Formats: sequence, C-alpha cells, structure tokens
Amino acid sequence: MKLNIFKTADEVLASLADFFAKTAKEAIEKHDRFTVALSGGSSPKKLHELLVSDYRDKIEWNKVWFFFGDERDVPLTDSQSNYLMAKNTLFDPLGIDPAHIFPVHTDLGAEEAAKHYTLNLISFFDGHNACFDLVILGLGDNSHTASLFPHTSVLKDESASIQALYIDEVKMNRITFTAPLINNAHHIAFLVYGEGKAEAVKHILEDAKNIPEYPAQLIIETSDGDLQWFMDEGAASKLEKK
Ligand SMILES: O=C1O[C@H](COP(=O)(O)O)[C@@H](O)[C@H](O)[C@H]1O
Repeated sequence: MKLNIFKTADEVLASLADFFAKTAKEAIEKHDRFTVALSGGSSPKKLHELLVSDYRDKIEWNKVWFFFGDERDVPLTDSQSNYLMAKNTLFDPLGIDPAHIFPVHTDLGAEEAAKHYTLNLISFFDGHNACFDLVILGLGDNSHTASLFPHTSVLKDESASIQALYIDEVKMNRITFTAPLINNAHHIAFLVYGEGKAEAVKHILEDAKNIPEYPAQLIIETSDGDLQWFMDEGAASKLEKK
C-alpha cells in the first residue's frame, strides 16, 4: 500500500488525476480499454473538473468505460444520485458516449437494480469476476467507503458482487460493490481530503482491526493489486506513521 500525502487538496487532486491518466494509458496499451469505477459523494467533483479541464486531450476517452462503486436508491435525476453528479461534472462536459456508462438502474428498485448490475458486470467481463483497472473510493467520516457502512450485513459478504441494502444511518437503500469486488481491481485509489476525515483515516490505517466499526479496513492490497491513498495533510494529521 502506498500513502501519497500532499500539503493541499489541490495537490492531492492533481496527483490523482495524473494517476488516473497513467493507469488509463497503461490499460489501453495492454487491452485497448480502461474500466474505472467512480466514487460518489462530494470529494470526486473537483477531480472530475480537473480531468475535464486538463486531460481532455491526454486520455483516449472513447476507450474508457465508467461504472459506479455505489449508488443511492434515488432516481438518476435526483440531486443525491452519484450518477447525476458524474454526468454533470464529467460525462457531459467530455461528451462521453452513453454506451460507455453503466449507471445503476435505480428505477428497477434497489434489489433488482443490484442484480441487474451484477449481471451486466458478468457479461461485460465475459463471464469472469469483474476486475476493474481502477476503483476510486472516498471515505466517510464514519469510516465507510462505497456504501459499506458500519454494522451492516454486507460487510460479511464474501462474494464479488453488487448488493442492495437499507442503511439505517442514512435512512435509505444503497446499492454497493462488496469489498471482494473492490479488492479484485488492478488499482484502488482512495481520495480523501480535509481535517474532518482525519479520525477515520487513523482508524482505517493505524487502529486495530475492527471491521464492523471501520468498514474501509476491508479494502486491502492483494498480491496482484495496487492500493494507494491520495490525501492532504489535514486528512493525514492524526496518523502517527507517515
Ligand atoms: O455516501 C457516500 O459517501 C462517501 C464519501 O463521500 P464524501 O462526500 O465525503 O466525499 C462516498 O465515497 C460514497 O461513494 C458515497 O455514496
């Protein structure tokens, strides 16, 4: 695992955008496509904006395929939708072909949407377990990542799949990649900035294992995977070892 710690959030974003472009180039050279699962919430908006402003001509966008590590069970037109955020900040400004975007079909209902997404992945990855070139993750201040929330049943799920579940803490259904599905990726990048995340970062990286309390501890580097954290000094401020 590699920790990339920068003074400012802008430097964090610049470094992750560069990493995105590098992994895209390598994947396209290797198998003529780049598969990336985006995270939701607010942190990735600025990353998307940077990719649009500085990487428009540096990435072969017509070879990029977009997925979502988690989604809220709301219509895709709702302001809480992770898809809508990515559409507004990334897909529309870059003119991405809709055929290259895999939204979670929340109109089917959470359970069906999760099953449908799992089947889509199986078919996209030719019957094999999905293995993304890059999964981008955020970190909630309660130590959740994707929609792997504390004390939820999905934390025990050992299948590499998409699951739907009601999350009491946010009073809504969420659709989420399981940890084994995320861990199967070639590259995993956490994007975390701001002092508000410092406590959670410490729990995940330095505290004793306690998956029910700190679900992002489930995300690990496998023998053929690469796990990197991109964070600012604020988010890293409670770490003892840097
Ligand atoms: O609910 C969610 O929260 C996390 C963290 O979001 P942020 O707003 O603190 O950046 C996010 O990674 C996840 O995808 C999202 O659905």
